[in-house]
Amino acid sequence: MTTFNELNISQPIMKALQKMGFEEATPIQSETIPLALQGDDAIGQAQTGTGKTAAFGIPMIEKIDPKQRKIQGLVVAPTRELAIQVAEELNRLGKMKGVRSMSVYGGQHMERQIRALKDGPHIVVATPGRLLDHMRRKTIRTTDVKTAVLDEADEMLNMGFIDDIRDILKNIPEDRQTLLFSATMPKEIRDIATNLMKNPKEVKVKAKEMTVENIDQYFIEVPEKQKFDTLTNHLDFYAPALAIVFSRTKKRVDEITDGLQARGFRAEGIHGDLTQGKRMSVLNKFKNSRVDVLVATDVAARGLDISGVTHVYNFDIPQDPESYVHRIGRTGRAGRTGEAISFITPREIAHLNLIEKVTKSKMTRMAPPTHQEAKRGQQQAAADKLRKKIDQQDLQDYHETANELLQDHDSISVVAAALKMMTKERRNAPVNISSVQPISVKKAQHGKNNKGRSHNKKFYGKRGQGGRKQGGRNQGGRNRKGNYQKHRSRKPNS
Ligand SMILES: Nc1ncnc2c1ncn2[C@@H]1O[C@H](COP(=O)(O)OP(=O)(O)OP(=O)(O)O)[C@@H](O)[C@H]1O
Ligand SMILES: [Mg+2]
Repeated sequence: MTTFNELNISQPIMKALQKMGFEEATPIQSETIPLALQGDDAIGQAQTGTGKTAAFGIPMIEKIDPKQRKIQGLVVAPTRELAIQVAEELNRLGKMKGVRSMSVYGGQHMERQIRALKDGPHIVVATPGRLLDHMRRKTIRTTDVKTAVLDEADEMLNMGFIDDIRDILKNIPEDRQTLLFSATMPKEIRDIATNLMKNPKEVKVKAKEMTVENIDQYFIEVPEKQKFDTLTNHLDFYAPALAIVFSRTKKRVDEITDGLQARGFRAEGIHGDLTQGKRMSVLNKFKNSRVDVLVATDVAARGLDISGVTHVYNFDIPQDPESYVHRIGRTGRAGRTGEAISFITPREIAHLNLIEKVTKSKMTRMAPPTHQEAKRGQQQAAADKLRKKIDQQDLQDYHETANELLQDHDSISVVAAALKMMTKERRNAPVNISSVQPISVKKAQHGKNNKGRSHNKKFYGKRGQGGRKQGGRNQGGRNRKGNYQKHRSRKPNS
């Protein structure tokens, strides 16, 4: 482990790091910071949640002259929420040096943004479309930009964004430094990236797997029609403190959210069709634990750093192995542990094999929790509440009545009745989720949603290999791992 001191970081940033509680540099930080401080272009690849933001943020801030009220650093990020989050982290890092960062993204009032830009931020963190808009209006000037960063670089350079990114980089002085970061970097995309940079140095934190080791990965084989019941049984049995459920389409996100609410879960959905205000409020509720389950499209898959996410569910398995890596990377961040559970329909087993192969990781087969287990999970939650109450030792006033009850009834009946009254028995509202086609390896290769993702072709070509035998794996994960305790202690009022 490297200390930040050894990386020749200036005092104001050292102070900020101390305030943020960063004691040692993560591997990507200790490898990239010296390189970036020398002025080299770099492609940084390291697993999710390992501090890539500070890896580019620290050298970027080091190079900024706070007295010059001009944009000297530019970060481009694929989603609005990520732009906001990165700007926040850069503001924390730059605070003691007086370096200010601002996020700029679509769905926000243009005029208000223009007014804020007139205040002279040193760093702008933006989504591509809105950034280009400002560049054309000349409300963002890039002539003084010394460092340009593409966060989630492979996503930014896929077909959807590449032209925008080219246009943006064309307008930044040639002598800039360009830094690219992501947890994934398929070769084809890396080749495109290299063309946009000057002799980039590659910094790849060596890891056995593309995914983070401290995320336990499971899959449940389940027919499409049973996915929703499986999800609610799982949520009841394991009682995750904070869970994200990823689904493939906006419509399904809405349906799953409505279904979960109908069954009594505190769930909210997030996807690209919601207004920016709604997206922000949903995310904030989730961050403040006023919502336990966030149902999302891939809009929430990349970069978002929400502390305390214990479980990630792939209600629908993603098409790209890279998406899988980013989705599950919403848990197990900064050295914490997490669990990822992917629902696989029987016809998607080959696709599961492909994901495992590309990410070099293994998912353990898990049996779907039964209705019985779900019920037991609900009772356990009530029992945890009782235990907590007992621990508080303020029950003196109840002793007399309790004694009377125990004279008339045996203790098991009394406790069972109390538990029954406290148990949140699920309202088993029927829920219908409109179905989607399973992802087959063939479909992923030729399907229209695969636009610009041809970098996976070589893997799709190996169809039919490594087919999994049913039941050929350990039955993993049947262990509640004390999650209830965490669950309850996070929400004293629930
Ligand atoms: N040196 C450090 N010590 C302690 N915590 C750190 C350190 N560096 C970063 N963190 C924290 O770790 C968390 C993850 O960091 P960050 O979001 O930058 O990860 P990332 O590598 O960009 O992940 P992703 O691939 O998902 O975007 C953040 O909460 C961040 O504040
Ligand atoms: Mg990141």
